[in-house]
Amino acid sequence: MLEEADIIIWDEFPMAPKRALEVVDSKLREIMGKDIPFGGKIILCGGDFRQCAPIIENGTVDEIIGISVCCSPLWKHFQKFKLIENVRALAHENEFKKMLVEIGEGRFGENPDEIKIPEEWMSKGDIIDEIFGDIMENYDPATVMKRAILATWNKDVDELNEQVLDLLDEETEFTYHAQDVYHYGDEILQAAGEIHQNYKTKNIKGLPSYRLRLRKNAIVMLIRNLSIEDGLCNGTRLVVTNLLKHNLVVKKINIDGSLSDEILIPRISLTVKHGVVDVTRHQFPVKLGFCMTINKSQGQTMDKVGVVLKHECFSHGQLYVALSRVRSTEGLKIVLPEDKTSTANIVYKRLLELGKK
Ligand SMILES: Nc1ncnc2c1ncn2[C@@H]1O[C@H](COP(=O)(O)OP(=O)(O)OP(=O)(O)O)[C@@H](O)[C@H]1O
Repeated sequence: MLEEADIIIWDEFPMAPKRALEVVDSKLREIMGKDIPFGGKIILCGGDFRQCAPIIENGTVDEIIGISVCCSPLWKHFQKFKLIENVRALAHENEFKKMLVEIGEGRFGENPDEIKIPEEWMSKGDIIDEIFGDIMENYDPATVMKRAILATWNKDVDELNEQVLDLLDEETEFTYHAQDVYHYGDEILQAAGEIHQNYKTKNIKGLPSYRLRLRKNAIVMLIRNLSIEDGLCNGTRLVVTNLLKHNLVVKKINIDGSLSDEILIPRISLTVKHGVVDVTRHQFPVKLGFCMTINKSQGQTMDKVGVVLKHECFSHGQLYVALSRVRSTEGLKIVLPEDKTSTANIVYKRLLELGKK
């Protein structure tokens, strides 16, 4: 397929580590049998260096900038084109558009590292009601899908998701417990984690919850690619239409807002390293998707967004991404810690400079 392709399109490019770009380069050289950049293929990359950068857990600013695609020796081969107009935000939102660019470039207001949030954007106290409250009576999945609550920490996202789930019909609730197996190398430590009781209650990074509580009409997000051809990819949001013992029945939302045919999601086994052991968990590869991290929301356009900044933005571009998901400031509500009226904005200016070169 790659050999026949005329062009390869890569979106959200600045989020990728340069290693990924270099692997693509060497693979294409090999496939095409030509020792020239990307084996001579055209690579069209899209993205905004003001948005989230690649992630290195506990990485320093230098380390994060160092793994950016713009620090790869391949970067010099790209011709840069600039998109200068924000077409997502509505025409009357000129002030908002200007503010977003200034926040993204770390030059908004007197103190660009600490953004004063306008009074009218602040949540009145119940963010879940403000974002989802009015649509719970006449529940329309397509409308719900165009809304989300964003937060910086996974823990906050999980708690908010559970609270939104509580608004759905309790009668339809079902809790799916995973089956876990713990290995040390090839040796199975024990079945179902009798000793590792604490693993069950904790969320393990990269795995679905041990205890997955769902209700009919819940919005879930896939956490693994299931079928790229069918558009069932990591990050796809789906609505749960039925909860069977061994399968979840879900539907996708089509572009016109209609629902797709029913799709059956099976449990699958996923393995990750957790401390010194490997955990293999058999569970549905989904998590609740009413709320998501800011990083996960990159690329989406929403009608209404709640941004919960009880834990402030801690990485480049997060505030810019969160605020720029909506078309209009009317659809934006922000939660700050009590007594605070401003929030942190982190911008790696050196990354922005390197991205321009
Ligand atoms: N040419 C256009 N005319 C009018 N509206 C457009 C046009 N292009 C995109 N849009 C609208 O803007 C929204 C954002 O588009 P898109 O997701 O392609 O932007 P993006 O540059 O990838 O943004 P981001 O990277 O911030 O997510 C879309 O939902 C679409 O409604």
